[in-house]
Amino acid sequence: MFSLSNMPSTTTVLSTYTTFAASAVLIRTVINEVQNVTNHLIPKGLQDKIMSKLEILMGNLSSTMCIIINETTNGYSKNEVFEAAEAYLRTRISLSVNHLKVSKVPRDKTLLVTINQGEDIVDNFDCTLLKWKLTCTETQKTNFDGDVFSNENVERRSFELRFDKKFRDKVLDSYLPFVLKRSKEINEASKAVRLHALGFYSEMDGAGPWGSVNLDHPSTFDTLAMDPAVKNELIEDLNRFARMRHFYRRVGKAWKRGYLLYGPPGTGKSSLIAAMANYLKFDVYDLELAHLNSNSELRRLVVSTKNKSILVIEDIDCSIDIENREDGGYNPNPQSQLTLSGLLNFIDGLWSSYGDERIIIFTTNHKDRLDPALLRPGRMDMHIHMSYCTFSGFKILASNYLGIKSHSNHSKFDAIERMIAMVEVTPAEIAEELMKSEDVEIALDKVVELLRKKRDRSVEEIKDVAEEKEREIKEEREKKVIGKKRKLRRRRSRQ
Ligand SMILES: Nc1ncnc2c1ncn2[C@@H]1O[C@H](COP(=O)(O)OP(=O)(O)OP(=O)(O)O)[C@@H](O)[C@H]1O
Ligand SMILES: [Mg+2]
Repeated sequence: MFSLSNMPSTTTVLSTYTTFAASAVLIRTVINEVQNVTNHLIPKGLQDKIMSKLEILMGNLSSTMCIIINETTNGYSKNEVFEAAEAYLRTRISLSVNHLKVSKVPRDKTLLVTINQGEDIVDNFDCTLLKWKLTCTETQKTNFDGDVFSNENVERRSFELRFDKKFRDKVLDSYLPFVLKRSKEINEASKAVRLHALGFYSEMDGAGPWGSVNLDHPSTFDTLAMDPAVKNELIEDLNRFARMRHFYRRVGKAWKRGYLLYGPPGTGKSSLIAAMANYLKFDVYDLELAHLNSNSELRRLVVSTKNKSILVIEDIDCSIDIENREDGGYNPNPQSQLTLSGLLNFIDGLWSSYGDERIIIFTTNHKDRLDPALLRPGRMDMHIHMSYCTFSGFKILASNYLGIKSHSNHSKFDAIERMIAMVEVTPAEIAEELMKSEDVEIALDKVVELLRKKRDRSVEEIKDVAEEKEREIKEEREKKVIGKKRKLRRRRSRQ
């Protein structure tokens, strides 16, 4: 039968595998035959009972064991064993596989080759034969959006792993841990940072609400124009975070980090998120709260994100009208609303207990509009101000766009340094001017022109404000003079 001692010859392996496969096929055929006969004679409920008993009996007689590895553990959370098997089996596809699936999404660089449903892959681990099969079933899922129930057809994928029963411990204790380890190595080697969002999907995504593409964003800490002290502090914070797995475990703290990025539009908040993702090689999950209806939907989305990832909620001040939703009159089902307390519970409760190596980032253009509860100490670990462009920020942009080394001193730099300190200009505005020409002189002239316009406008504004003030003082003085004259006239008339 299926006994492999030490190192068998290839013929032994093949014939053993044939016996093993044949016995599995035979059992299945017998069960199908019995099912055909009983179909006409016995009611469905009783039929199912007989079938399940028969399957157990036949299974007990069979020497084959089958492990089912579903794609998700509870319908939402991804099953890491399934994902590991998927990555590992991509490297085990042999010429005997007849149907493959090949795909490529627009921003991906490589083709993704996967096996098709129903295909087998045979693996050999330490002289144990293992047969993998990918199966798909369609089931109906019931959704409740707070008002109505609706049904949706969802595809559930699973791997069936078959092997001789006597190797059960070996498979569970050695083979599957080996598959998990190998898949990690495979993923690390080919790791591209991915951007996950709701609504676009590739073959790599499988089940779950998130779709993804390669992030492919060029932003790095080197190309980012921001206060050098803040930049260094942030890099140090990320390094400490990446180093501290054991520390977090020891002190019983969740291995999480939260950042609030705030500042005017075009100062590099989104670019900073891309730089952090590229630096840590963490995937980014872009969560638009405006698309969510309820706290439970938020929870469902969060549990289906992976470890080593950054969850981003942009424009937190305007993406959700949290206060209005909370106060908003009669609410027949509070669970069906996305509320501030739901969001805070998610940060403090679910978020801090679920998963590992996670970062959450909120961005806003208006920190002053945020609910104080979100800003409370301890909720976000670092508040990072992305401000208007400084001269040192300009030099980084000049180096990025024109290749002017940051230590060199171009003749136009003095004028730029003087004016940039007087105006409010964003790195995005400077970048736009620098992109207008590849010629260094022309591009720098554009920047000077922009800064001059802004400076003149702010001088005009200062002048306007001064004139307004002067007018107010003059009016005040005139009122006082008129008042005094009236008093004088009244006194004279009394005399
Ligand atoms: N600090 C910066 N360093 C380098 N480039 C920057 C910086 N800020 C802005 N840019 C350039 O301007 C573009 C827009 O910036 P970005 O989208 O990062 O700004 P933002 O702060 O996220 O704006 P918003 O508040 O509108 O979302 C970037 O793609 C980049 O080219
Ligand atoms: Mg942005």
